[in-house]
Amino acid sequence: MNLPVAPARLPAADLDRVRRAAARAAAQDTDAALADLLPDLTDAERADLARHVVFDHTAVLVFPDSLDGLCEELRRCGLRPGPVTPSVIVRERLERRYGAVVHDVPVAITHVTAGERSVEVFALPVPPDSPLQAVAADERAAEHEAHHAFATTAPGQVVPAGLRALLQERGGAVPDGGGYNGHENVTVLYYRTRAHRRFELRLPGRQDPLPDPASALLTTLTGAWATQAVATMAELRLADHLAAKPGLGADPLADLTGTDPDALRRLLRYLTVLGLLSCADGTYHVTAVGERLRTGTEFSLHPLALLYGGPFYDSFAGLTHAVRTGQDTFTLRYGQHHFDHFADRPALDALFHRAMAASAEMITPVPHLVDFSTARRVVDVGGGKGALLGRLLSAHPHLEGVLLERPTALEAARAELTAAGVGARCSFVAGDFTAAVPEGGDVYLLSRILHDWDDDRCLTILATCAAAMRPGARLLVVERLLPLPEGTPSPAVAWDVHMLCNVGGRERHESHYRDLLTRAGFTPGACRALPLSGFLIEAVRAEG
Ligand SMILES: C[S@@+](CC[C@H](N)C(=O)[O-])C[C@H]1O[C@@H](n2cnc3c(N)ncnc32)[C@H](O)[C@@H]1O
Repeated sequence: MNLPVAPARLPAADLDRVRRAAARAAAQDTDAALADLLPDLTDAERADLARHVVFDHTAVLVFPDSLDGLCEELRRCGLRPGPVTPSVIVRERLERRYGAVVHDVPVAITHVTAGERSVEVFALPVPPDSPLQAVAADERAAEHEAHHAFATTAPGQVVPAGLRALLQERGGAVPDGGGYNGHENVTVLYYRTRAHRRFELRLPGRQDPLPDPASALLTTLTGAWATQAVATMAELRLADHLAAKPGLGADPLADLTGTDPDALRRLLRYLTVLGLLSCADGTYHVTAVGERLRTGTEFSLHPLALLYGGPFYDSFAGLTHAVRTGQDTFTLRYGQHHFDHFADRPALDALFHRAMAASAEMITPVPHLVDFSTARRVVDVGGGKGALLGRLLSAHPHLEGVLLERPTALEAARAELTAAGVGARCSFVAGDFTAAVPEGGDVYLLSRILHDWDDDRCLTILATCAAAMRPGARLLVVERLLPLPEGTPSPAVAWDVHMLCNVGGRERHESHYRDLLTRAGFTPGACRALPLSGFLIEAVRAEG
C-alpha cells in the first residue's frame, strides 16, 4: 500500500524571500540590472553587453522540510513553479562550505515565474530538528546563493569568450566558480562584483571551465618566475639576436649567447608560453611584446627588465617586512636608500635613468596638452635625463629650460639634451629639491617625483617649489593615480606596493595629490590622463 506523501512545508521566512526575489526579477530590465551590478562599464560597453545577454532570473536558496511535494507547496503559496531538476553546482558549493553535514543531501531547482522573468528556487531539504537547521540559518543570513543571472543563446565559443573578457577586464567582475549542468545542458559561470554581489552567466552547452582556484593561485604565485625569465631574456639580449636573425633555433642562439643549449631551449619554451616569443618547428621569432626588449629602440623596456629582475626584485622580496614596519626594504637589503645606493654606483645609476627614459612614453603628450604660449622658462625639478624637458623644448622653440638634478645625474641629462639639439636653451643645476629650487620659472615640472616620497617629504618638496615660484606660476605634476573605487584594476595598484618596498614612497589617489598641493600653497586644476596609466595634474601657485 502506498502511503500519501506528506507535502513539503516552506518556512514563512523563505516564502517571503522568494516573493522578494520575484519582485526584484520583475522590476529591472537587462540594462538596469547590468548598470546596477557593473557600474564600471561605460554606457557603450553596457549596451554592447545587453545586445548579447538578457537578464534571465534571480535566485534564492530555500529550506523546505522535504523535497517531496515542493511544487505543490509553492503552488499552494500562490507561485507558479516549473519542473524540478537536481542542482549539481549549488550542491557542491554547499558541500564546500559546510562539509559532511550536507554530504549526499540533494538540492533541487525549480523556476518560479516572475513577470517576464523567473526566480530560480534552489531547495535544500531541512527536516525539523535536523543539524541542517544551522546551515539554513547561516544561508538565510548570508544569502550566499542569491544572484542575478544573465543568459546568452549565442552558440559556439566566440561570443562567450568576448562576454567573459568584457565582464572581467572592463566590468571588474571576478570569477567565482561554476560548471557544466548536464541536466539543462548549460555552463553556469558565477562572478562576484566589486560590491561583493554575485551574478551568473549562463552559456549554452559545455564551455571552457574557469581555472580552478588552485591553478589560478599557482599562476599568480609563480609570477616571480616570469619576471626572472624576462630579465634573463634581456640580459642575454635574445630580442636583439632574434631581430637580427629571425627564425634561429636554440643551438645557434646558445652559441651566440654563450649559454647551455638544453637550458636555453627550456627558457625559450617558457618565454613562448609567456608570449614574448613564437616558435615553429624549433625556430624562434620575437613577438610584438618581446620586441619591447630590443635595445636601442625608442621606449625600449630593456633597462626596466634588468632593474625589475635585479635590485627592484630584491627589494620586493622583503615585502612582508615592509608591511610589518611601513619601511622601505631597499635600505634593509642594500644598507642605503635607493637614491644614495644608485648615486654611489654610476653604472647602476645610468641604468636607472635609462629605465626612467624607457617609460617616458607616459609623458610624450604633455607638450601638447598644456598651453605653453605665455611661458618662457620651464624648471624641471628632479628631471632625470631630461626626457620631459627635452620634449617640451623641442615642441616649443620659444622656451628655455632649467633642469635640477642630483650632481651624479646631471652629465647624462646634459648629453641627452645636447644630442636632442636643445642643450643650448637649457641650464643644468646640481641641487637638492628638498632644500632649494631655481627661481624665476613660469612653469615647474614634478614628473614622477612625489610618488618616491612619503607625505611629509612631498610637502617639503612642494613647499620648496612654492617658495621659488611667483604667484600665478604653474606646476605640472605627472604621476600614476590610484583608481577608485578601491579594487579597480590598474598598474598603479601594484606600483604602489613596489614604491613602498623600493623607496618608501607611494602611489596616491587624485584627491590625495590635490590635498597635498593645497596644503603646500597651490590651487590644483585640471587632471588629464596620459599613456601607461599616467596623469597630469595642473596647479597654480596661489597668492600669498
Ligand atoms: C623617478 S625619477 C624621475 C625622473 C624624471 N622626472 C622622469 O619623469 O623621468 C626621480 C628623480 O629624482 C631625482 N632625485 C632624487 N632625490 C633628489 C633630490 N633630493 N634632489 C633632486 N633630485 C632628486 C633622481 O635622481 C631621479 O632622477
